[in-house]
Amino acid sequence: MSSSEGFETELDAYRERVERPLWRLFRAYAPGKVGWLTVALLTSILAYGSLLVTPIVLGTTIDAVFTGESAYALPFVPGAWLPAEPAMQFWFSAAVVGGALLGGAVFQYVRGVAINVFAHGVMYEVRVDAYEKMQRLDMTFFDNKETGEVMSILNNDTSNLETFFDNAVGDSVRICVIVVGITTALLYTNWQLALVTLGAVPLLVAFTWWFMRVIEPRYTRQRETIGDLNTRIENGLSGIELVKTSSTETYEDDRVRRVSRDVYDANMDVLKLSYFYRPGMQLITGAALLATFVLGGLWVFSGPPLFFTGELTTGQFVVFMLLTQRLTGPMAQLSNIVDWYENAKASGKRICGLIDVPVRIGDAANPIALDDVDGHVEYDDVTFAYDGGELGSTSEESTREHRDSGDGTVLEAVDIDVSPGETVAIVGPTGAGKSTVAKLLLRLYDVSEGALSVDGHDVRDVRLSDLRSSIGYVSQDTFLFDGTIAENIRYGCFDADRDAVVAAAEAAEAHGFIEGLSEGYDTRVGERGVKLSGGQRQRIAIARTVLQDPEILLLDEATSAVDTETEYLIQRSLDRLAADRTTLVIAHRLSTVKDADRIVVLDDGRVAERGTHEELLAADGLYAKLWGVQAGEIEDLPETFLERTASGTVGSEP
Ligand SMILES: Nc1ncnc2c1ncn2[C@@H]1O[C@H](COP(=O)(O)OP(=O)(O)OP(=O)(O)O)[C@@H](O)[C@H]1O
Repeated sequence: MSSSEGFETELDAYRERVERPLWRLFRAYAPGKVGWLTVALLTSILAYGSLLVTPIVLGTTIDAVFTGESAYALPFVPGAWLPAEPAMQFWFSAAVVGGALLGGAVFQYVRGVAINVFAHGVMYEVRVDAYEKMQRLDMTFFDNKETGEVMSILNNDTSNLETFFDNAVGDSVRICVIVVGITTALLYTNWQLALVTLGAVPLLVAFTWWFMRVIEPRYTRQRETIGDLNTRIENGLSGIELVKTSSTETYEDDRVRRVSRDVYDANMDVLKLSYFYRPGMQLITGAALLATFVLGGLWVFSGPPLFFTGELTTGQFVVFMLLTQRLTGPMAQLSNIVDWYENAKASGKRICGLIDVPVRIGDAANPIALDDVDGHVEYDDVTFAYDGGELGSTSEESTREHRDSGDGTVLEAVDIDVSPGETVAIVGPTGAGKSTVAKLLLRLYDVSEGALSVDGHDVRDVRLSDLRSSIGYVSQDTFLFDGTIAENIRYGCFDADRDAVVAAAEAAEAHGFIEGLSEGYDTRVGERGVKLSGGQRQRIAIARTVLQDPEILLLDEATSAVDTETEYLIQRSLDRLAADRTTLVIAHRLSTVKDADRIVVLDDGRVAERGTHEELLAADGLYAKLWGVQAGEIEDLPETFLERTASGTVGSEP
């Protein structure tokens, strides 16, 4: 999909629709871990509450023990428990402070464990779910090359979420406890001076609110540029061979430099504002501290200043200064919380956006199980366009539009009926739609119009896993995972034992070369199987299919990557494999399919001819011409035909 409703990709479109992402993720993933969160919150309250004990006890002790300005009294401690002797009062205070410090440390430890179990647990589930979701998205999503973007969501964005739940939740509790505790203590100690100190709080909140509003779009942009960078790097790595053979390193350097520059600019945009915010917060809190110091100092020194009334003792003044300092530190950290929050919100949007992309190809409500497959495959008047599932329009609507405009339709009214056990070849010029025919049978895409059935069941009604496991697919692009040869043959049939793997390799004419490798079946094939030749990879893929033992065989240019001798070997193994199964063979080289039961010739998305090799030669149509060119009997195809192939779309009549 090139564009949908003005958004660059489908992922962008769904991301923009996400509302309150963090709340949504919290509701989806936190309930199972609410116990840990509760422990974390309670121990946070206790841990940070214990920090207030020292200044309050210190102020009381100064007034009662050192200056004698007031009686010895501690909040929440019954008077009967308190000693009467100043020396004992001093030691009692020391014990309370020591107990508070020790208790604080224990609560901090429990808090750390609980909040981390919660945050990492949420991150783990979000990541796994997002990955599971991503795997089930249909091929249209991946055709748009969103891999780097998805990588960035699964790695960076889930980490941001973890940081938020870990640090921000803990720090928010700390700030709440400290602000509420200190506010109460200050108002209790001297409400008039408390109003001066606390005057900073609404200013800090207002400043922070403004900051949140202006920084949010910058964070979104920052995350987007990181996704773009990942995509670019991922593309460069996958295409490294092409880059080297085309000597385009400098060109690729420039492309990465450009997106890196975007990341740099987006980071700077965020940082410039953050750097402005932090000193701003410190200035406001500093002003409150200074005002408290000047007014409180004057008050102790020469009685109540300005319109203040009453008494302020030295101990109370010390309590004020200590508490005000403890208030200003955490308040200045509101910025971190805002940072984490904004970051997590942008990441949450991206995660939810991925989760919201609809899985268009999946099981119907009550899917039909394919237990005993006969292998009757029927394409009934099948029409297909790749962008038939555009966002915001039903596939039927958009296909009709495409058909009307003659634009994008790759197959039109294709009828192919393959009886159980029959081998049908699909041939035709490049871009005619042969591979598309194969992909529709596997339901990598759904037909736009018409129907495709296996054993009389529409493939859309059949359980997807049953459908796909009944089809053995060997494609022109053989993919191997980084692992051993045995693991790659066993992929999908994980319970197969070594004998079965060897038997499959023998049937695929691969055993000989595997035995010749240094570690035989335990040889690692490298990423994507780069350590093997094209023909070897192809034979591993065939061995995998032999092991799968499917009822239907789908061979898409299975011998494309090999020389004549290997082709002969592969052909021999494929013939054995195809002998008693329904087989659809897609081939360029007509010599490989001339013995097929029937040959269907596709031209420009339509069935041009069908019949046996001999019948088609006798008809002297497109097949006969293609055969003539490949057999070296005629020089070239007719010009009209070449023009049509070059245009690559249905609808341009010859
Ligand atoms: N994922 C895709 N998204 C959009 N268009 C596609 C996609 N894959 C193929 N097409 C288009 O569909 C048409 C048919 O492609 P297809 O691969 O089925 O042809 P083919 O006959 O198998 O060609 P070849 O013999 O070259 O492999 C082409 O015009 C191609 O550009």
